[in-house]
Amino acid sequence: MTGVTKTHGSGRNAVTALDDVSAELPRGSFTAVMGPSGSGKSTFLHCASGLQRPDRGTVEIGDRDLGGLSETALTELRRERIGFVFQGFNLLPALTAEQNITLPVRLAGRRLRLDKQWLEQLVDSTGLSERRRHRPGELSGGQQQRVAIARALITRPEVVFADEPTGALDTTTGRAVLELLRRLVHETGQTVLMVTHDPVAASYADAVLLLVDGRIIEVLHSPTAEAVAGRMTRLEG
Ligand SMILES: Nc1ncnc2c1ncn2[C@@H]1O[C@H](COP(=O)(O)OP(=O)(O)OP(=O)(O)O)[C@@H](O)[C@H]1O
Repeated sequence: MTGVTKTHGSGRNAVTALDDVSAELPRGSFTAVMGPSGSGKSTFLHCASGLQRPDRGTVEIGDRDLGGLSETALTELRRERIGFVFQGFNLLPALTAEQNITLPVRLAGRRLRLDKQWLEQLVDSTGLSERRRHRPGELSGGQQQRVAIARALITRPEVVFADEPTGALDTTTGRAVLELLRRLVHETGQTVLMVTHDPVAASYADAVLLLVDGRIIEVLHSPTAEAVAGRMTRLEG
């Protein structure tokens, strides 16, 4: 994205959530976004993924400029070229794990065909082989999040956007999910952007973008949890 500015509200209540932000996510990289509460992390993720339109600036995914797309085209692009992983999993309770994973392909109708080999690879690498016919209610939090990750990847999206993907998980399960995300990035060349408050989660990324008051003030490369935590303490202190 280049020169992206996004204001919420209007008049005296207007808040500039993103202020002339430019960032590039290299293909096959794992990037985390951190910053104090209200610094614009969610707005960054929403603008970068086409959920919100910026007031100014351009957002490109692959070679497509999102600004030029109609609402319908944008919805299609989000569904087929972008993967989303949220804290609350957002799985459909009536469907099995496998049906949840393949849902984005079915929603795309004739535009996409299920790549069965890729499905097998995803089920295998997310460790869900024994659980594919279980419904979300019969799965642990970590297993549900792994289903959500496999679902985000089934269309081989250009980018996966993850918002606090380990927020609802205990520490051990959360680390296993982060380990999985990092492995998928490095083994399949998937591009991932993750918003997090957790310095340990951020340390799994190749780089951390630090947002303060709607601006990227620093980029930490190959961050350690200690370095990120230290930087955040100084920012918030
Ligand atoms: N729909 C909205 N209407 C008005 N103001 C908003 C809206 N969404 C966000 N904001 C404001 O924009 C700023 C950035 O919000 P954003 O949610 O992007 O921050 P964040 O870093 O994700 O915060 P948190 O860590 O608390 O989730 C905040 O000041 C917030 O109050």
